[in-house]
Amino acid sequence: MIGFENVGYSYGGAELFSGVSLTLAPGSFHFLTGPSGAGKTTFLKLCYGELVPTTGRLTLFDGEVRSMSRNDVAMVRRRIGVVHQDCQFLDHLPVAANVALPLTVCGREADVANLQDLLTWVGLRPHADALPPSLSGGERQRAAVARAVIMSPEVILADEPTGNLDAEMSMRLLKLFIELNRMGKTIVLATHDMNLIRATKGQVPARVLRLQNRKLQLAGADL
Ligand SMILES: Nc1ncnc2c1ncn2[C@@H]1O[C@H](COP(=O)(O)OP(=O)(O)OP(=O)(O)O)[C@@H](O)[C@H]1O
Repeated sequence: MIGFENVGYSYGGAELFSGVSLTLAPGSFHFLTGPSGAGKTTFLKLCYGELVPTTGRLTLFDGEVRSMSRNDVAMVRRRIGVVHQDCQFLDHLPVAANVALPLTVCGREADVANLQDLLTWVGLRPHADALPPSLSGGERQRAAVARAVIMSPEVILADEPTGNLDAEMSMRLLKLFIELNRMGKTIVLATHDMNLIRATKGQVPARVLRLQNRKLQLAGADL
């Protein structure tokens, strides 16, 4: 599904990481950990075609990114939902319209019942008509998850989705990712939060990737 073969990345100076070889299989769940600045966000950007490797081969859904046209990359991105670290919204549009935005920009209309189900699933149905600035941190993150999954992507990438949340809200958010994985979605979740990783134990067969000292390693056994 997503394949790294000896991949390295540099923003122009020294390589941030190199020699990364890894396959993200369909339906797998990976946590991505590592110190601040190790390159977790950069790794995720490679996974959704925002960046192209400096060295090595990166395959997204059987296409090698370096040989993809802009249109190919755009098509691949429709199959990948991203929950960004800072989850930005259009503040003048209600929550429901923000969640439906990925469909709207493709010229499609959200099915009202589906949208309502999705908002109920993330616990935001009562906030459907609210404007994003009125949401709490946890509500914003859940809206970002809903927006990331509205196109039914096969892969969901999340960058520190629980970064500013308390323990209870973090667990609530984790539950959403576990449910998505049980539905067959491939998940990569970047986090510093070891409690989150421990809480997954026994629920889904997740693995932990650690980015450190310019290398990506599979840490420990399966959870
Ligand atoms: N566009 C860019 N141009 C140059 N350097 C960059 C760029 N984006 C990130 N970097 C640098 O690359 C390094 C890795 O950044 P990245 O955001 O991938 O790390 P991270 O592991 O996600 O960090 P954090 O845990 O703090 O979010 C950092 O030193 C950062 O300053």
